Amino acid sequence: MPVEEASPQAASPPSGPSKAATNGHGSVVAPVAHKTIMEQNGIASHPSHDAPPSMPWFGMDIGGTLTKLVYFEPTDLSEAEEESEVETIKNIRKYLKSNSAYGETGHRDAHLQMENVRVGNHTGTLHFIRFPTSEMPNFLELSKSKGMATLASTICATGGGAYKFEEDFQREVNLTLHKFDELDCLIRGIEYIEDNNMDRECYYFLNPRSEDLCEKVTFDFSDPYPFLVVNIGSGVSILAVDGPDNYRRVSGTSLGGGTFLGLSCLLTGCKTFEEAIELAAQGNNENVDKLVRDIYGGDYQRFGLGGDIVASSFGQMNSAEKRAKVSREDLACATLITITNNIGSIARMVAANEKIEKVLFVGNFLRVNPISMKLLSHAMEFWSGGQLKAIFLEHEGYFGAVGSMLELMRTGELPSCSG
Ligand SMILES: Nc1ncnc2c1ncn2[C@@H]1O[C@H](COP(=O)(O)OP(=O)(O)OP(=O)(O)O)[C@@H](O)[C@H]1O
Ligand SMILES: CC(C)(CO)[C@@H](O)C(=O)NCCC(=O)O
Repeated sequence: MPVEEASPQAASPPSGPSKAATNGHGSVVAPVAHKTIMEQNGIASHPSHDAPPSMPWFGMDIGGTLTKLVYFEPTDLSEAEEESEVETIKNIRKYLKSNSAYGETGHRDAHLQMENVRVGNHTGTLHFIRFPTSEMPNFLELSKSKGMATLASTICATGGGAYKFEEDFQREVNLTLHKFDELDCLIRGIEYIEDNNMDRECYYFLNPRSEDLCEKVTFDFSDPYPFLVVNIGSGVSILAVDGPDNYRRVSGTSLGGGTFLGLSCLLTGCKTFEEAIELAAQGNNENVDKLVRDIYGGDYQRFGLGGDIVASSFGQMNSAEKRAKVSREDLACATLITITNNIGSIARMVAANEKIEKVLFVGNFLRVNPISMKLLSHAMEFWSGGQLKAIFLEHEGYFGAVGSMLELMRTGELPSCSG
């Protein structure tokens, strides 16, 4: 987000004491018995009955690649309430609503906007905004220049960046972040959005391998537990959710969306995620990968490995001749398939281990990325003999930001946590 463009920010020091937070990042294989951040701080995990904090209400998820910002616009303010609002808040609202792009790198995902939702004691609209985390210095400078620090409000933040940028927020905009654990927020956000966007949020793919027959179908998630969440951000976290406020981080992998983007930039010279996905859509991984049929001349029948299954990702690239012929599109395609298949394979093993059949895939890696969604759908179903279902959510990468905004409501006067 460039400096000249305004962006929303809430500001005011916290009124509650800061308490220590654990980070909730388990090791790849060891299950982590997880308590919610509220429980860790000895705070009951039920909504506070105190008056909600003053507006504006934001939730921010500062990830390794993207920062996600959720803004709640109340639509039920009385005349008196509207009149009493300070000018800065009115300006923020107007600015956010009248733009869908904020400079060159900030975007509002208008198609995801949710109307008539209930947050705290208000009804209103949720707006979804994202920008690259690398733009954080500009974002902070902007907030400073707009005088956001003068607002008597609070900002809840999650994601690694809530810790990493904490001092910058304090120094640049005199703003104390109220930090919440990213996986707590993720789960809370999923549950809230699913409840509030019923019949529209969850879906799966029928016939994911067929161009003609493939269909996006609504998934009924009214009886959710237990389910697995595979959060594909820069890296990947896998959580087993057994019930409300009851989950464990059971696995993870560093081969995630950041890997796809990083390798694609290296191999193809592309500059953006969108470009990498476009290239991948035009490429053919068979020019890069070694398939079972490249090794067997056909199927490996004894163990049910069809000839068109990838035997070795990038397995053809040891040949100088093949390298000379390969296109950027092929390389992007093979990178996407390699990363996706690896995540699918880990998810499948975890699901089998945990005896869970519903697998929710979320995270911005899935943005504008039907190739991966369909591949995951097929892989989960095929390799589990129809036992596992890959489920996707419309709000993909925004759940952490929503969850952090909801923590604001739960905590009332914000007893928060610090790292
Ligand atoms: N416009 C974009 N710019 C950069 N990456 C994008 C974009 N759109 C989708 N992506 C993909 O989404 C990934 C980031 O996803 P997400 O925002 O869920 O994670 P994060 O919060 O940044 O990471 P982490 O949770 O690991 O800290 C990127 O690595 C990339 O694969
Ligand atoms: C470190 C986080 C949790 C940050 O969101 C994420 O990028 C992740 O889960 N990475 C994978 C780490 C692992 O190997 O388990």
